Amino acid sequence: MSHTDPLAHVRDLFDLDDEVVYLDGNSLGAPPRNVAERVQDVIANQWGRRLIRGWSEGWWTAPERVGDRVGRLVGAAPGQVVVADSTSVNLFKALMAAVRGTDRAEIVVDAGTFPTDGYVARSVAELSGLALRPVDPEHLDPTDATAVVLLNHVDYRTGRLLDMAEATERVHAVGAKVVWDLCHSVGVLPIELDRLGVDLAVGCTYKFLNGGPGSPAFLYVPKDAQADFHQPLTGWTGHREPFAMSTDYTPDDGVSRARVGTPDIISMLALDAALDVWDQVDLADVRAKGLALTAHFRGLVEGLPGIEVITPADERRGHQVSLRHPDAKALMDRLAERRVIGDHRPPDVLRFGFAPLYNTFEDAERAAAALEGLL
Ligand SMILES: Cc1ncc(COP(=O)(O)O)c(C=O)c1O
Ligand SMILES: Nc1c(O)cccc1C(=O)C[C@H](N)C(=O)O
Repeated sequence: MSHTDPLAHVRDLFDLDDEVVYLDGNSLGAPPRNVAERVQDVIANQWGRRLIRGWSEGWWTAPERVGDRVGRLVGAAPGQVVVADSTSVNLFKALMAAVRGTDRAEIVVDAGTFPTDGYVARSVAELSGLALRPVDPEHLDPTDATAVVLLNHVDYRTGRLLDMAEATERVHAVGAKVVWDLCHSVGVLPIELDRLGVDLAVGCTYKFLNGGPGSPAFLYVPKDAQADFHQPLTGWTGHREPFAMSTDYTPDDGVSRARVGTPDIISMLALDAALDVWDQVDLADVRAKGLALTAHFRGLVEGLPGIEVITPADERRGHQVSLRHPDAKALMDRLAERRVIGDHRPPDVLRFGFAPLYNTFEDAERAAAALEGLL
């Protein structure tokens, strides 16, 4: 079957090895070609020639400026997203801010969440004296004892997509707050944080946004919640007047209060360059191609001996196909020897991530053929 691909030309913007079928862009995205040149410029010219002057020539405000670029991909108007720190650190800030001063008794967390979310939620529960209640996010049951619910938009293991509108409404109906982890959905589908009235959201930029290994994460704090956003890590870069060097901490009025310490400028500007690709594409096309790619791959591997597809078949899914097989680890290792790169997630999941900006229908066919050959 031939597929029309409105994004076919976008693959040329990436530096990829055509010998390799790369299906792990949901762990680490591939590098857009312009990133190497930009990083070289940042090192040689900005740092090399401008030295300390770089801070007043765009570096200091990069977390908010790049944040606005990420904001466009998650339905956030300018001034509400800051790029900083890691997702784990931003989760800590968001959850601590969400429970501050609450008279409610519990934090609800997705029981199968990516481990760091569960670990951080536990620390916040311990620090704040609240209970932690893990739940199946498909059967969300917040109560008037719930202070905050932490949810993953797309599940890292199965690829299941939650209905953000429905879950947000359910949490708000009991007067609780919701924090969304968008790691596996940002750059996958249109997201409408402002329109849905989401309380807080975090996400990473090294997966489908292609920011590079360890590129800084983001944190969304909507305008009307900023005055009440008291984060626990009161570092000087979140101060209203950082260069006044005051001994008292006064948070910035806006989203900058979510900052902590000095931003990693080289990673930040690598991400800034990587985001250029998104100026040329429509998220609706990205979503349509992601669904088509994953449906194509699913059709090719469903029914292979010993394979169970655990990613939902309907549109409640992100851009990965997860397969269960008792020898998942060995199979993934052998696929890698055949230059098909995916991920193994313990104990028995083979995960294939499809990045519509650069993956092709031929990638799906080559990976499925390699897997079939091994089985
Ligand atoms: C859902 C989710 N949250 C958080 C993280 C990671 O957080 P950090 O960037 O802090 O390592 C990942 C992946 O590593 C993830 O899949
Ligand atoms: N963040 C990662 C890392 O530092 C090393 C290896 C993998 C990762 C990942 O992002 C894993 C990813 N969140 C996952 O869903 O499995």
